[in-house]
This record gives sequence, structure tokens and C-alpha cells, in this order.
Amino acid sequence: MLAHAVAQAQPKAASGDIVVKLTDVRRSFGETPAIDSVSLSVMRGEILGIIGRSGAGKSTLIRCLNGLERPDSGSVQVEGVEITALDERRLQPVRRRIGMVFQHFNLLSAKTVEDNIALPLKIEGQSRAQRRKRVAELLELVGLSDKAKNYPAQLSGGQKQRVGIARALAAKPSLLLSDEATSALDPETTRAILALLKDINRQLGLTILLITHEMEVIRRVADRVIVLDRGRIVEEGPVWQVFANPAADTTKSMLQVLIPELPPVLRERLDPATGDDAVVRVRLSGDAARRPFFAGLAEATGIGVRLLHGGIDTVQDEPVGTLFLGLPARDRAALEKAVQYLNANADHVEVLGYVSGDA
Ligand SMILES: Nc1ncnc2c1ncn2[C@@H]1O[C@H](COP(=O)(O)OP(=O)(O)OP(=O)(O)O)[C@@H](O)[C@H]1O
Repeated sequence: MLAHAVAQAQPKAASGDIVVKLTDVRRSFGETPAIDSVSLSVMRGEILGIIGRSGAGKSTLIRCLNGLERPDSGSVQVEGVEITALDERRLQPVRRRIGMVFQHFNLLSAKTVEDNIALPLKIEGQSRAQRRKRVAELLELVGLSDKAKNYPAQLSGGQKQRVGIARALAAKPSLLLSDEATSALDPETTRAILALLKDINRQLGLTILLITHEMEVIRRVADRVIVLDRGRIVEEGPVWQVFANPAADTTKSMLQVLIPELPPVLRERLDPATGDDAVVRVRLSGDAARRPFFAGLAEATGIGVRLLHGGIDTVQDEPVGTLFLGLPARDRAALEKAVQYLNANADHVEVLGYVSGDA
């Protein structure tokens, strides 16, 4: 079915084609800048994740993007159209190019699933036959063909969000704006909805801007991430690179839940100066994580290393990981050599301390 929908969906992505462009956008409420000098572009066909804590400015950014909020200064372009100066009437066609998916679904409870999905098409003035055809396609796309006549109250949260996604796609927007779309869902349903978004992105080439406060959401679907803190962009880059080497404190602390930590049982036994084994934290990513790392270490230094904790994950098809290693520490010269090897072959190396006995 997706293949069928493709034929009617997006114009083919041209490389370097920008769907949304914000330049030096500022919006303050009193003394507080909600958005402070934000510049960003969303490229056609990509999934861009914008992450920030509560109050970081995510909602204000969305509102500036769909013209609900006027920036104090700066430029907002949607498909090349500068929208900051448009009146409500001229904003309508621009808004129709942006499909919105909301945290709480925003479905009309008195309307059936098919009528909810058809609503944007009705507003566009499409005929009953056109609407019926498009709704059937969309229901199949989101896997809800058997629920057409149901009411939202008869659906699970995940099913409601599928309806929300189908409705957002109805008018074939050029951008899907997902505002905390999975924040009200349990982890399993979240994964299913994110997989659906990724599928839609891949197969229809649809551009998605994903607003979230959860790094796990970014990890699962985004190509690129922008980290927002107190209205400013503090970090941006391909997701796997930001996960492998976060630079900003906000990013590091938001990633904490996903990055392995030394287990308390080991942390409590750490001695800062002496012990049988050095406990070393090593961060690896990309090519460094693809090499035969342990064999290389043994060959270069002659010492055997123990994996105490951690592992390699896959982010955007790239290996990214944090390992906690135990390196024999009695021979300090050999240990020094091993740490040098690690420094030359990993993204980040830190000797955390020493343990004695079985680690
Ligand atoms: N209409 C408003 N009037 C006054 N202050 C506002 C208004 N809208 C937002 N703010 C302030 O701007 C800042 C950014 O708010 P915003 O709602 O954009 O953040 P957010 O990242 O979306 O937060 P959340 O995840 O909690 O929704 C906050 O300090 C907020 O108090």
C-alpha cells in the first residue's frame, strides 16, 4: 500500500532542498527570551529532531513556524515563502502545507475515524468520492482499515495517534510537524508509532520535524538533532555523532538516561590511586567501534582487558558505545601504554580509579 501512496505523495526530494528555514528568530515574553537567535533549516526528506527540556522554547518555535506567533525579529520561510509578514488569510495555504501531530491527538470525539481523517479534505473542498478514496489509502497506510467506522473513544492511545497521523497526512503536506506525538504513550506503543513515522519518511520521502523532550525518541528516528536550551541552540549534528560525543552540558545530561554508567557496586569500591585493576571508561563510535579493538589492544600492549560493563549500541546504523574496562594496573608502565593505545583508538578515555580483588 505504501508504494501506492508514494505515487501521489511528495515531489521527489532534491538534494539541498530546504522546506523550512529560520534565520535569527527571536521572540521574548517580557524580559524572558523564549526563542533567542535561532537559525535552522529542515531539509526535504529528513527527520530533524528538536529536543529540549520544559521551557526550552519548543512550543514557541512551533508557533513561530506555523504563524501562530510572530517573532520579534528574524525570518521564517516555509517552502521559500516568508511567513512573518503574512496576514491570517494568506497564512492559510502555508499552514495547509504543514501537517501537525499532537501529544493528545486532538481528534473530534463525535466524529468517526474516517470523518476525522477526512476533515482537512472537506475543508479543502474535495468531493465525497475523492475523500473516500484518500481516507481508504490513509487508513491502510496507518494500519487501521478495520476501524473506519469507530469513534475515538473506542480506540487505544496508539490507534488514536495513528488516526492523528493519517489526518495530518490527508492533504499531502510538505512537512509533518510532530509535537511530542509519543509523550502520552507507553514505551511499546511509542516504538510502534515511531516506526510508523520512520516508515512514512522512508517510503514517501516525507520531511518530518520532531519536537520532543526524550532522547530515546531522537535516537530511534531522527537523522539530525538540534538541542534547545533556554531558547538557544546549544548543539546540533547527525544524531549518532551527537550521541557519541555530546559537547553541551544540556545534551550530556539529557543523554544520561541512555548512556551506561558504572554500576554502584563497582563505583563504591573505586580507589583513586591504587588497586589490581584500573577501571577505564571508553567511548567508541563509527570506524573505531568497527575495528577489532580488544585484539588490537592485546597485540599492542601485551595486556588482557576485561569488559566490566557497557556495550555498543546502534544509532542511525552507526555503532556508538560506552565500555567500562578493567586493565591490570600492577605494572604501571604497561597500563600507561594501554591507556595511550585507547586514547589513540577511541573517542574518549578516562581512568575512573582502581579496584582490588574480583571486579
Ligand atoms: N504566552 C506566553 N507568555 C509568557 N511567557 C511565555 C509564553 N509562552 C511561552 N512563554 C515562556 O517562554 C519560555 C519557553 O516556553 P515554551 O512553552 O516555548 O517552552 P517548551 O520547550 O515548549 O516547554 P514545554 O516542554 O514545557 O511545553 C518559557 O520560559 C515560558 O514560560
